[in-house]
Amino acid sequence: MASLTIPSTNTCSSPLYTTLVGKFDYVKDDRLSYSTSKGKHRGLTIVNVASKPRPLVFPAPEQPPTAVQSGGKLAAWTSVKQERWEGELQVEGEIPSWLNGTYLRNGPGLWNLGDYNFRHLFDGYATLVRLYFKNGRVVMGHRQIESEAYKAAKKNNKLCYREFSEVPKTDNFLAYIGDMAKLFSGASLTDNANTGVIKLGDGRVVCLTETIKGSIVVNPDTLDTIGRFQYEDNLGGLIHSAHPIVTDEEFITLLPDLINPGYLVVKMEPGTNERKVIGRVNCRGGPSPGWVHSFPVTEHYVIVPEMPLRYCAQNLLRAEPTPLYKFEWHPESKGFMHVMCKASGNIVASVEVPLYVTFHFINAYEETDEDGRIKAVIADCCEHSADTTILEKLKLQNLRSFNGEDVLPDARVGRFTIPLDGSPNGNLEAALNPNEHGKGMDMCSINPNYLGKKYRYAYSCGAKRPCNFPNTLTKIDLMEKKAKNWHDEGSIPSEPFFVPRPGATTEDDGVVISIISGKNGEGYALVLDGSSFEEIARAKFPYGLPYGLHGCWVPKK
Ligand SMILES: CC(=O)/C=C/C=C(C)/C=C/C1=C(C)CCCC1(C)C
Ligand SMILES: CC(/C=C/C=O)=C\C=C\C=O
Ligand SMILES: [Fe+2]
Repeated sequence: MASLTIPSTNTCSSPLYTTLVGKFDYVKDDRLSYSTSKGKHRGLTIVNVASKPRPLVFPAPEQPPTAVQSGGKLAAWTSVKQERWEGELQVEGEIPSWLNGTYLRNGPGLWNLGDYNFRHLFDGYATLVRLYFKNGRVVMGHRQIESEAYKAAKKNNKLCYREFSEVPKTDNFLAYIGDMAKLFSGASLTDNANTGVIKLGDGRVVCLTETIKGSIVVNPDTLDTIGRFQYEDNLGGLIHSAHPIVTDEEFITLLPDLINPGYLVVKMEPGTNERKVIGRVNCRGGPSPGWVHSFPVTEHYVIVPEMPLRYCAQNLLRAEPTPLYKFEWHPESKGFMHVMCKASGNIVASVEVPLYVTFHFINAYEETDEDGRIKAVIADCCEHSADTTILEKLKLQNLRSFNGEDVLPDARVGRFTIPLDGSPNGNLEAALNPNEHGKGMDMCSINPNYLGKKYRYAYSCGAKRPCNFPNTLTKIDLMEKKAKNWHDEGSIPSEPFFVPRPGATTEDDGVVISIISGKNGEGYALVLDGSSFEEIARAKFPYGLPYGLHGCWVPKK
């Protein structure tokens, strides 16, 4: 058996910088096993193994583009300036000494191939950002994820795989037929893992998107792409929810079934690559399942949303994007919420609910009566007032052309009440007056210790109008029905990510991390106190970074 040690690739002399130096062993069928201090991980396909040490910083760290060189204007919707960078940041304010670990944020940060510009926010090639906190100091790094889609685009200088809205051009009819076959086999789908990043219970860090093949293992210390996460089971399928539920003990996700409309609810034990079926939900309406970008869980149940915005086979086949991309709005098919018991896979409730549109569920919990019997499930989401136009508003052209006009559709914290007494209908209403957060609402986080439990606080992006995109950070108090907002004129903050203080006794004892694109092209990491929601520190980047989507926290080992 040959073996190859990953070189310690950095040339950065930052005292805070650490690398995880792993050892790959070749095994049969081109798979690798990867050993780190955490143990041996199997089932990775080789994507990129450096044969000799490469500089981590490209170009040299002394000359990163400055905010002024970045154009002096908002960097959020512009492609990342270079493939990678790393360096220690100057901190203004004080980062709590307990905040030791790595915040990772993923997102679609590269939206052009030469002169060809992608059209939708979700099309960009994945840019992973790392903020390494240690004893009050911060090292930032960013790097492109080396998916097959990204590498092929770079090599051929053209789009080679189907992205969220972009489809590679075919030269002739024969090629078109070949492309259709590749669509059905999944070969032409992207593996551009540009949506989120998760830390599995066994320590592996995986970047994700909605295609199953776009699950890519990365090294959280070097941001190296380690390889594709291979699910070792026979479940097949091509797509899954972008947001699995991940804790140290569980990984649960939904696999939409486009052939027999429904969803498989599956789980995977830490340390394995095998998903096992918990149960199946059959759709109650429509020709196809509703889009499931995310879903919530409670302590005992998995909640399966069936949104009237449904996957659309015809739109999947189109070369040019439609206003709803690969989806279709089916109000006549109604909206539903299904509740499945985690232990048995039985469906304990399936209710019709008012029409809704959401990307992100916030949390869910069980409501009990005075005898402790569960009478309902409450599920909260960032709800776009059943208005699908939000998808088009996220076109880059719209995001780049803000002229002072208020064009962001209204959104709210949509609270579903799902009775467990056999009633046919569930309820959906705003959990607080949406004016509290400027009627903008998306990109949420909670204290992870309250996942699936009754909770009080959510952190999210809201709106200060006029705007074309959520431009505030908002702390929502679901008990008092109040919000506290952070805003910096002209800047765009990304998902506020809550990190609890170890040993915390209150729900909001911790910090909130967000990456801000400032109006003059600058960028910085912002740390807010979770309780007061006041700024406690910021660390300026050498240049503004593109907008990013979702993050995760990897505590210090
Ligand atoms: C970035 C984000 O939030 C969502 C990304 C979604 C993607 C890349 C979806 C891709 C898809 C295809 C390429 C074909 C099949 C349908 C679908 C899952 C929408
Ligand atoms: C950024 C976003 C919606 C903002 C609208 O208010 C949605 C992102 C979805 C994917 O993660
Ligand atoms: Fe998302």
